[in-house]
Amino acid sequence: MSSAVAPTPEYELPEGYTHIYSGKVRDLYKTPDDRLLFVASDRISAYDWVLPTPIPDKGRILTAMSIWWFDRLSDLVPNHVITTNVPDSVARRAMVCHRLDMFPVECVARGYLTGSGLTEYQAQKSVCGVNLPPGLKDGSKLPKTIFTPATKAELGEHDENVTFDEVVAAIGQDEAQQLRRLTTLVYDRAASIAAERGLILADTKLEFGSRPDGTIVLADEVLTPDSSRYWPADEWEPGHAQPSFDKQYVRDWLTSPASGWDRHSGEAPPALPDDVVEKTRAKYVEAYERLTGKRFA
Ligand SMILES: Nc1ncnc(-c2cnn(Cc3cccc(F)c3)c2)c1Cl
Repeated sequence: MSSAVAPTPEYELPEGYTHIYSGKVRDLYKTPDDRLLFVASDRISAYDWVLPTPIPDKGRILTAMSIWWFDRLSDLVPNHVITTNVPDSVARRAMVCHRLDMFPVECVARGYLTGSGLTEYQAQKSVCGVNLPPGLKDGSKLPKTIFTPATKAELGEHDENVTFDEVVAAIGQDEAQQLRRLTTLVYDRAASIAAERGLILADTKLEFGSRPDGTIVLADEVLTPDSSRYWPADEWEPGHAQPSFDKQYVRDWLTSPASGWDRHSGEAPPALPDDVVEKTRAKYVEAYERLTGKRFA
């Protein structure tokens, strides 16, 4: 059941920018000189719905986070960013990027077991064909980082976990191995940096594309709270769902009597109260400042 409909973007762009695609919280345009404009909106999604209330500065904070991570990873893998010099209407929340030939694979690395990985493990003691030891619980740290690829789902549908062999069948052995190597390399470095800042990076979803000369390039957004699960390390306790670093206030309010909403009803969620919006914005600012050591202006 598709509960998320791509909203119409809340901003104007100059002549020559053509809208290509909108996800729940991101929009993609072709630029006048045939590059891509990757825009991060202030939209927030929860429980597979795009909420009616934006989080001020979310797009700017997550764009700044992606740029910071791209720079910290540039010795491991090149990225698609050309410039952050973008139209005023999307200032600081958009990137001009090289148009790549995207691999049809959601490249997920997991250092901890939760979400769809936990569900699959509970059913078959493996995730994406990777066997795991017995006794793991929600939030358990994995013995080592695992590559758990998925196929890109249509808007509103969930990605489908696939095995490494299915990735090989889709794109060939060499590039499948490259994607697995790069995905786990990026995750391990990021998880180590996050841990130094008191944050657990439980998992992350990366997207790669290739240049005409075959070079594999890290694309999309990278290591943001929208593409990754960040948990506060000092609250980590396997055995139950961990608190989301950025979305817990939203989830708690939406599932509290105060919202008057039943997430299983099929009805759209209500607007968020100002205090939930402000506390959520503060969490995004906190994540950025703790990770980068820089103030968010
Ligand atoms: N550098 C690239 N070259 C070619 N294609 C892409 C590409 C296509 N789709 N996506 C996912 C997405 C990014 C933003 C907004 C959305 F709505 C969807 C990324 C990229 Cl990033």
